[in-house]
Amino acid sequence: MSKIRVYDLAKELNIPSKELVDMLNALDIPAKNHMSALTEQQVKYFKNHRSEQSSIISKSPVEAPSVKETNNNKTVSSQNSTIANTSTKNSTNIQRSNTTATTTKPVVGSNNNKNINNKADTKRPYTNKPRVTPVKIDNSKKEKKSKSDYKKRKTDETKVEDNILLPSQLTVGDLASKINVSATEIIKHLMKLGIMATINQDIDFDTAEVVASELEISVVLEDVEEEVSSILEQFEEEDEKDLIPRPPVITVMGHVDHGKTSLLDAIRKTKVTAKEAGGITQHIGAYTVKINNGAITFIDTPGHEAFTAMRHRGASVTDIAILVVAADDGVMPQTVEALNHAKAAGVPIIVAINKMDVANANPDKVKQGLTEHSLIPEDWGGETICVPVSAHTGEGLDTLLEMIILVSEMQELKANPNRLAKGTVIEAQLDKGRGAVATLLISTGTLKVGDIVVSGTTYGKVRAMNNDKGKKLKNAGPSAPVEILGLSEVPEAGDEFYVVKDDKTARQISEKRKHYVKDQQVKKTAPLTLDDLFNQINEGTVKDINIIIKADGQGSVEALKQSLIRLTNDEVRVNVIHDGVGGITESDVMLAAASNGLIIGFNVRPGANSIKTAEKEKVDIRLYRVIYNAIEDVEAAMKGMLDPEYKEVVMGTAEVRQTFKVPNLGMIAGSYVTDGKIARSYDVRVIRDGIVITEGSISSLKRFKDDAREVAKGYECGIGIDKFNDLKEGDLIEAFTMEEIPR
Ligand SMILES: Nc1nc2c(ncn2[C@@H]2O[C@H](COP(=O)(O)OP(=O)(O)OP(=O)(O)O)[C@@H](O)[C@H]2O)c(=O)[nH]1
Repeated sequence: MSKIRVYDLAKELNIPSKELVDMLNALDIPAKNHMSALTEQQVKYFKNHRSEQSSIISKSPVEAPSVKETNNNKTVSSQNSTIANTSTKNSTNIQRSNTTATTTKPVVGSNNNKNINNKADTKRPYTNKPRVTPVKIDNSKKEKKSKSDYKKRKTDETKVEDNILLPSQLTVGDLASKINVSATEIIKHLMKLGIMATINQDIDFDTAEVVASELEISVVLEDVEEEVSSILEQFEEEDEKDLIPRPPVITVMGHVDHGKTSLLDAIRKTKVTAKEAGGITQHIGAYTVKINNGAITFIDTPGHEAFTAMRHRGASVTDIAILVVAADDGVMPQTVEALNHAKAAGVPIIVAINKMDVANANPDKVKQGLTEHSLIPEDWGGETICVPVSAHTGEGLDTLLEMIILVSEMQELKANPNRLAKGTVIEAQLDKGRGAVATLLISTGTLKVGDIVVSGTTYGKVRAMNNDKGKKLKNAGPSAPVEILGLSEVPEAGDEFYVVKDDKTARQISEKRKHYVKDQQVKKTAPLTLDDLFNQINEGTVKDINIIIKADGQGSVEALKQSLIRLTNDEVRVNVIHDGVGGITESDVMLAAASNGLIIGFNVRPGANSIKTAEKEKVDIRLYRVIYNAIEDVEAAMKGMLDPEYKEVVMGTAEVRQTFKVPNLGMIAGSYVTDGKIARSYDVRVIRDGIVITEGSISSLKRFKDDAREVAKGYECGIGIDKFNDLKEGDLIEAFTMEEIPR
């Protein structure tokens, strides 16, 4: 995990380092001076704390709302998943959503009902309940406060049977059934509080608590994550003197066929199999290579997709990314994609210029390409280490490994081996004979056979442990990849794992988590959407707008990029974290999801899989045909002026299988409807390789020789497009209508 220096953070936050050191210490985050290194968790904790404080101060200087309110607000914003389109827009904003309505359901009791919470704060007799932790402006007390609060909660845990557990958000109907009171009764009480709610409306825990207390029913917020984080908090409290250097964890990325797998294999072969006597190399998802002055752990799944998927799950296991670029091919689209994924994660990059053995190897061309993407090679006066290598001849591999060690030393990667282990699940599967088999990467502590491990909803005692060479181990320290047996179920790759003191604790955490999984899934993401941008900026939850631009040509990419970056103002910075020519890919969507970003497409379309992933991950994809409209929308969204009036609904897609010219009708596409239906009245667009070729109306729709009003999925038809005769086999015809969004 990379460290962040105090002075870097201070620069980012525009405050003096000295002041930052004081603020960190007040939060019990150890920092001596501007050179002190902070972990990502510490920075995240500090930033969260700071944004909580600023939102509290901006909301009300007198009454501080509870921490949960902020979370609830996040939940509200996460409900908005849209794919918007302004392709045919003139002066109005047009929004497209495949099937889902784009309206946001208000959550009663969150910040738009502040008076209710205030009321609650002043008159309720239950303010000593463990959950309600008012945030004090006094930073120095916050940490202690939350810990003692946790202890209090622990004692209350024993009395949980007396209290009814409620999630952070639930419908009026659910509350009624949980506390065994009629919904009408609850609605009446809500009305007394000034809240007009229906039975299906969501209310937050604070509101539910007020209602319950009026009914003299005691409720407690079920929040296992808080308890889990307090267990994990102990991992953050590391004393510098206990830390020793740990091996770096490396991910290999790069363009297809540039030699990622070959390079990993070459390193493994020369450094592992040859030297480990009788070592049978196992594929366990990661392996460690020993070299003279240290060791290096490689993640064995090449490619940025795996890297970003892990990051999206909150796992940042990679310390350094190796960007493989073939010396004969140079920087290619996926090279750029990979380097942007690494940059977005803040991971240092070392470039391996591979295939140096081929006759037309041209490392300078690679360096030129890198420079164009702001990676300036060291020998060209920049900071990017470039190592010429050949996975085939082994040339340069030792230098590459040395450079990895060098960069990792600069990162001061350290961990405490003398504690219970914590880390990340790299991969896991069910083995018929052995049960759940998981590959874990230990980030800190030492994992021992017999330890009780928890990961997500899974737990178990480590029955056996192997290293990547299949050797049985009794214990394994920081950065070691190990395969373990003994978990009750298969954990999820990317999930955190940690060792707890006993089986009972593990079982409790697992059971609670299982209970809350549904709730957690709802709460999981709060991605950036243009519709909600203004609120998020105001809440202080968004300081950076991360945008991915995909367009039909490099000129448009550049024009959009420059104009969007220029929108940066005092409050928010617009970052283009990735751009490229071509359709919107799943990888783009995953990068947006992992970076809390949104995607702007100009004259391009997302493929079917990208749309599905975007819907699942709630990534906002905005599609435009006029550059100005894209800029105008982002600008309007930043000011809270974005007000979509129409949404586009895709009705169906047909694939062009054959084309023929028909006298008087022009070009007709013999097509097959693959999705939805195509109706004569719909508008259509033609998509070729993810790029929109044209948009227009249907001039003729026929089933065999007869005119058809509409043609459903699974049928063939002939489609003619008004004033367009350039249809080609393989084109997609997407039919859509515009629907007005009721205000
Ligand atoms: N001459 C030469 N060929 C290489 C070298 N490294 C890889 N290759 C060849 O390049 C091709 C692609 O190598 P891979 O290792 O599969 O590339 P990759 O980047 O992992 O490819 P994907 O997994 O498809 O993304 C193979 O035919 C390799 O044999 C090298 O150093 N020199």
